[in-house]
Amino acid sequence: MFSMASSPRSEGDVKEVVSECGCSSLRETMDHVDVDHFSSQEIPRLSTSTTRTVDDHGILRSMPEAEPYDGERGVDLDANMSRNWSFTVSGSSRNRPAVGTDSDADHQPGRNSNRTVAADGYSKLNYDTEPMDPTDVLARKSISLEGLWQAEAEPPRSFSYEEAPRRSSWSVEPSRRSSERTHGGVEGRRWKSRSTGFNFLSTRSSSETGEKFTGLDIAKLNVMPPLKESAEISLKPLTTLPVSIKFSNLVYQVTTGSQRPCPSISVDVTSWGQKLRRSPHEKIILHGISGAVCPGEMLGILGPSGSGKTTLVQILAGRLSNYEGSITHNDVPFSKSMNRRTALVTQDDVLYPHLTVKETLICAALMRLPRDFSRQEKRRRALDVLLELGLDKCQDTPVGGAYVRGASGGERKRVSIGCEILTDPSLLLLDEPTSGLDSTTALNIVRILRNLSHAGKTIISTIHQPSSVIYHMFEKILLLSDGHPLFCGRGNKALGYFEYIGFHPTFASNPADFLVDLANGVTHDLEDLNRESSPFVLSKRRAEEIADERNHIKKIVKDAYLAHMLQENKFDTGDLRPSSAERFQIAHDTVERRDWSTSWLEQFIILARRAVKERRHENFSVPRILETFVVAIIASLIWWNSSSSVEDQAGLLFFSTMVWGYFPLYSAIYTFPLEREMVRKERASGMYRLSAYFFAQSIIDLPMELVLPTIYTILVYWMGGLKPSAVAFFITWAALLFNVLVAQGMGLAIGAVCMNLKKASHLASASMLVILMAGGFFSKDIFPALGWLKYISFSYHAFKLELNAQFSEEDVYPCKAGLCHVADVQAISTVGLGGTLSSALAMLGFLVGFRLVAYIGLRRTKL
Ligand SMILES: Nc1ncnc2c1ncn2[C@@H]1O[C@H](COP(=O)(O)OP(=O)(O)OP(=O)(O)O)[C@@H](O)[C@H]1O
Repeated sequence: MFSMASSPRSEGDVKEVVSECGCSSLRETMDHVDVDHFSSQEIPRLSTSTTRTVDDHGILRSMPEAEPYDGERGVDLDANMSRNWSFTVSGSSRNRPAVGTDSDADHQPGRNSNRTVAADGYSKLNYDTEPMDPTDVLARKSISLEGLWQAEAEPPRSFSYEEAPRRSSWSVEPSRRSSERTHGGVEGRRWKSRSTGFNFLSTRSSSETGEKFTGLDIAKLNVMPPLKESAEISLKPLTTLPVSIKFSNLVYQVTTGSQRPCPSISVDVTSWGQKLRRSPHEKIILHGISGAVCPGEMLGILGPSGSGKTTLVQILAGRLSNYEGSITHNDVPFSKSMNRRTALVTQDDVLYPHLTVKETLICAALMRLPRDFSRQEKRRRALDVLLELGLDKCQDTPVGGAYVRGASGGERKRVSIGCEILTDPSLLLLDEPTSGLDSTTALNIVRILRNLSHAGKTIISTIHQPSSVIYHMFEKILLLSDGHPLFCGRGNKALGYFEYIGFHPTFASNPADFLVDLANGVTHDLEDLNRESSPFVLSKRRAEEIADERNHIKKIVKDAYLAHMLQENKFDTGDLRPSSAERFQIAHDTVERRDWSTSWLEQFIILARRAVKERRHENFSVPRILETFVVAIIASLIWWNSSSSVEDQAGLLFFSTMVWGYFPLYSAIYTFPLEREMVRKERASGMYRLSAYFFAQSIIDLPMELVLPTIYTILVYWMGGLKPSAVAFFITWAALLFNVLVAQGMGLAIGAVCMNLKKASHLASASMLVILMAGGFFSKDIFPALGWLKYISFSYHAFKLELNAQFSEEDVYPCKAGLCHVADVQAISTVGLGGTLSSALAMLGFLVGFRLVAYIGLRRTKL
């Protein structure tokens, strides 16, 4: 049935796996500045001439690594030093760089110093760090350090380090003139690449040749042009607050509604020490999920379809609230203020399809970056992220979507990630970021995520069918099956754990495939697989047997996890030890940070501009303009020179009211339902106020909505032979525009209340028919009980305003009886002449009322 491991691992190994699901090394991570961790991701690039390279490990570098000095390409650093270069250093305000030298000889584990070896074989030196007093950092909001900086065989240089809330800078005093040195027979020389960074030809030790030279690798410094000569604006770097997330015993249940509640039947479900009383109409989706992720780590959530991955991510992102269990960030209970530091990339790319990649990122940057960033700095940050994600080649391509051709799936996914990382969130959650992508594109996306995690972010991602390469890029894996956890720990120890509890693949296979199959109750046992892949149709009995076997396997794995993991109670007593600064900062956020990144007016302007860009194709589309011209010309020909017939003139006026009721109504009902998901996502991340969005949406369509009826009026009025008077023309035109605005308001209201296109269009058709029937043109004797209907028909009031512009109560026209009063014509008598002011006021009431309903409808919708 399933294979039992021949040599089970020791229990000690399993406990080790358990503890690794916590963050035992968090303290170390936080106090220890690793040069690699502060790679290009953490700080915006400072120059447009930024060069990006990807190393053999797929790590994005801001500059070529340890490239030898080349007289033609490089710039002599010493010569430039004297010109007062200024540097921006990536790093956390909590740390300060070491003073002194570091070398192979100096490197001792006890010195709180690390050494990593880069792909090119050069050593990277990680400086010792000493944590600053956290409360001091937060209280003063700036740090200034001074000290000496010395490389081997170099004279000491004085340095000063300043940390403003959003800006870090180093300045290094000019050193001695010599820029070359010989050490161990090999020349080392400081150099600056043509890209933004500069590097120091660094240490290489060779036991064969006895060569050894050491130096400082300061690749993490990004060089700005000399300030006086630079016309460029420096970006304010954002700093990531390291956030460790810990969740324990998360239980989530929904009421399906398919079955009626039946209080007499109840099932006791004991899960993870919690007793839940469940009636049949309730469905438990997550059964006590626990885990922890530290800054700099990536947790991959694996599991079959329907195992609860999306639900878990939504809960961790704060999008679902009615769960049981606890979630803490840096040991501080989950609070809404963490939203500011949390970003969620949803499975579907919720983006505006007609905006280009660049426009999308710039709009997001303008609205999401803090107030102390200037507009230009925000744009630069967007462009920087664009470069960072390798989107520069498609920056002018429309994002695209289901019905609009545009960027590829991988590019679109990177745009979604870009919109979220603009603000440098501490916690980034992604729901299946690689689904539907080819393996290379998927790998690139995960590489980007890994770079982000190396920059200090905490990353949690559900992942569907990862390749083995992708699987190994995740530090931690959480395996789910039917909402139950089956494993949580280091990815490279998962197979060992399952071997320990009796399951191991009998042939070489992708560990992710093995885990997901196991979560489905399928073992990678060749004998079992061959038996199940019989070409014959399985009998019902055999199918039931197989289902039972699978459930049995799932139960064994579930119980094993429960026994081995939770009995240790590691999640509650895990070694999460965030510094007091991080705890303080999160707690501090909860009381103070509820403001918006931009003012209401800025939000309105940005949203209006974005809406104009998004709808430019639609609003200025040829069919729409053609439609207006065709209707106007046909109406003009049908009512050609209708001045001889009062009935015809009234007919033309009512027809115009009808046409310019339908057109704006139907174009407005789409406005809110079509953007619902975008708005929901953007509002969830606190981008803007709903009122700013509402006003922007209501107003941007106006120019086109008003231009087209104006063209129509000009054509029809004169060709149709209406009253040849400028005053009458302008009043008729104004009444028609009034009618358009009211109809548009009604469309917005219907769309906002229904938030469903089908329902909205049915409601709009029915309402418009009633409004037209009550408009007074078609029937003289309305059923008395329905007489009031005309007063709530905006067509009635608009028609009345137009009639009053054309005729007065004294007007007569030639008829069989000689001269007849215009007011007695049937089409006019129903509505009547006079009462202009009351109709104008009624229209004003409709104008405001419908928009108010639309706004309330929008507010009531869960956006
Ligand atoms: N509101 C709901 N009402 C009823 N069932 C729900 C609800 N939300 C989720 N579910 C069920 O919960 C289970 C988990 O759903 P979830 O979307 O989290 O799974 P998933 O692992 O992300 O699946 P996939 O990989 O296919 O996206 C599914 O069986 C789903 O049908």
